[in-house]
Amino acid sequence: MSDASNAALLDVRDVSKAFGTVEVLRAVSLEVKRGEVVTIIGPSGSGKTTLLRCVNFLESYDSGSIRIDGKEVGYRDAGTRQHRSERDLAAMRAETGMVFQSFNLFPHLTAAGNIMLGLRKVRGKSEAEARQIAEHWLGRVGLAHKADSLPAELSGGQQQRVGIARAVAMEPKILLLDEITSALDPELVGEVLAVVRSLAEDGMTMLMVTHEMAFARDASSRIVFMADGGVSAVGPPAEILAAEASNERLRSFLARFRASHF
Ligand SMILES: Nc1ncnc2c1ncn2[C@@H]1O[C@H](COP(=O)(O)OP(=O)(O)OP(=O)(O)O)[C@@H](O)[C@H]1O
Repeated sequence: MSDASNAALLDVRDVSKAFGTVEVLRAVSLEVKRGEVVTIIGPSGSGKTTLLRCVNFLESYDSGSIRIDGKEVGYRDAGTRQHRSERDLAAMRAETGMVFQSFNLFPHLTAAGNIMLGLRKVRGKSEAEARQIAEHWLGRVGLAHKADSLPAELSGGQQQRVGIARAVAMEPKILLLDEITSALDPELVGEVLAVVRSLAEDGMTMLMVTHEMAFARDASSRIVFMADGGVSAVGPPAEILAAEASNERLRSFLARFRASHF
């Protein structure tokens, strides 16, 4: 484990994964350093969501390694090769905060209640402490006045901002964002991206899958282009755009967005 500021916080090495006979990830490698925002783009079915789910260990992977801050993600402890306990798995998952396309808020809990749940159950905070943290993060995403609203009383953009607040309130080492604006009406996308941008400016480390190409270009430290389960190109946004000339798959992928976004 290293605290060096340039060490990779997330280190994905040669990760492969198949569903039955279908190889979905083929020796994928990527790094996210502390404070970096890395964006994954790529055609539908290229394995982007599966990769994020492996990092958060919602999916197991068949081979390769995924390390967060030097610690292997997975069923077995890398040191002892023993299966991890459920408690250990929960603690490991709490290192990553994941926000989903479909919000996934508990409908019977208020905005504050949704945020407090993990703080109470996983982080062991008292009711009062959890409430204070929830209110802090709701304020940070511009929803201080909605703490006691149920998800059904919130717009999609507001629900997603609660989802982000819930994830960051757990103080994850890295935030994983999986197409978090894809289910929103276009007029609500901006408010959610503004929250992501301000977290990035505060130094939050993020790995994000998005189809918002202009946002990827403006907010990312690096872009990873995935195709057919592998990393086809990786680099700063300007380099990725330049790589188009020599990468046919990237060219055809970007061509579909160019008219409306680039
Ligand atoms: N649980 C599963 N069982 C079987 N196949 C799956 C499962 N989850 C994903 N797949 C398959 O894995 C491939 C990659 O899916 P994945 O969702 O990771 O792609 P993606 O790049 O995120 O696509 P999209 O942009 O459409 O969300 C697809 O062919 C998909 O059908």
